Amino acid sequence: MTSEGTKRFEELKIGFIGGGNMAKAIAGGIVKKGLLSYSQIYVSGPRMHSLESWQSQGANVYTDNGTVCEICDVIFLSVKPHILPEAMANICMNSRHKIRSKLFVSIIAGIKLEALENLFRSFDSCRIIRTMPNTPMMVGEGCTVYCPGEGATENDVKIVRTILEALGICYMVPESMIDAIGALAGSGPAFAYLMIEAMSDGGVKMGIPRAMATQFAAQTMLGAAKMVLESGKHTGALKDEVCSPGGTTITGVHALEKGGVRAAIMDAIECAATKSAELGRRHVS
Ligand SMILES: NC(=O)C1=CN([C@@H]2O[C@H](COP(=O)(O)OP(=O)(O)OC[C@H]3O[C@@H](n4cnc5c(N)ncnc54)[C@H](OP(=O)(O)O)[C@@H]3O)[C@@H](O)[C@H]2O)C=CC1
Ligand SMILES: O=C(O)[C@@H]1CCC=N1
Repeated sequence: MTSEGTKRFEELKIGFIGGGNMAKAIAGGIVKKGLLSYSQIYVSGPRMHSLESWQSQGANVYTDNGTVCEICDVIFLSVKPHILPEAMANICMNSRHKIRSKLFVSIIAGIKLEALENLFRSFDSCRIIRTMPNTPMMVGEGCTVYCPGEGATENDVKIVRTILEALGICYMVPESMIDAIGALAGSGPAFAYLMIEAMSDGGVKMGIPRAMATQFAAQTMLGAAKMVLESGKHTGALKDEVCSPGGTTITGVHALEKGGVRAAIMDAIECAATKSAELGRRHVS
């Protein structure tokens, strides 16, 4: 313990209510970076068989959400939005008196801090931080944001930043921006996979073996992303550097523009952000 009576980061027990894809990406990233070991990770879900992959890695698994809340210092809420009320009801009934003053970190799309605080107020625990992570955190290339609730302390923010920053880039943002960031960076990996898959398909169509086509498509995306991040140049200028006059690339760019690729991608982000806000309104408000 520190002089303020708070635990050091390496002593923390981290819980996940819901052990699905995003929880696995965060926990996997934490362990890979050496921040904590699986023995310090506690996961709950309704079906033991879904928790077996966690158990085989050394995490502690439970079918009761309340137990994870009782044991852990920091608890990630990592269920789907429509499941949260049911998952919380289970906690409230079983162990509400034991989980006062725990830090809850929501990764749930759409559900606002105010709604979370209302849910938690019933058992006097209002230390909540809302985050929006993404699955590349698993490989240390996450792109995440967070917004602390009114009851979150400076130390709570420090803990969450320690995790998020270790697994990629991380900014604090006003809550009004979270639905949009969720669409761009939370959902974004799926949009990028679709583009990589389509580039790979194009390569295969033109005779490249599948494995090589996918590797080259992914590496090309990675290389282009690094050029954007490291060169400081505008994306339009970088695109122009690839397009020789009368050449192959501008011919391909023309095909993409005819297919409305920019509008389609903008629409995807607009639709995903709108859906995020709608999920929050529909399930917990
Ligand atoms: N996937 C992503 O890229 C991102 C997801 N998010 C958010 O993360 C959250 C989880 O998403 P994701 O990991 O993809 O979803 P998953 O469906 O992969 O995981 C949800 C988990 O919740 C478990 N679960 C179901 N009911 C309960 C319950 N009553 N109590 C406890 N656990 C329960 C499920 O168990 P079982 O399988 O046994 O039903 C499952 O393991 C969502 O709110 C989403 O908005 C945010 C950013 C990115
Ligand atoms: O598809 C979803 O709802 C979640 C939120 C962001 C990414 N996946």
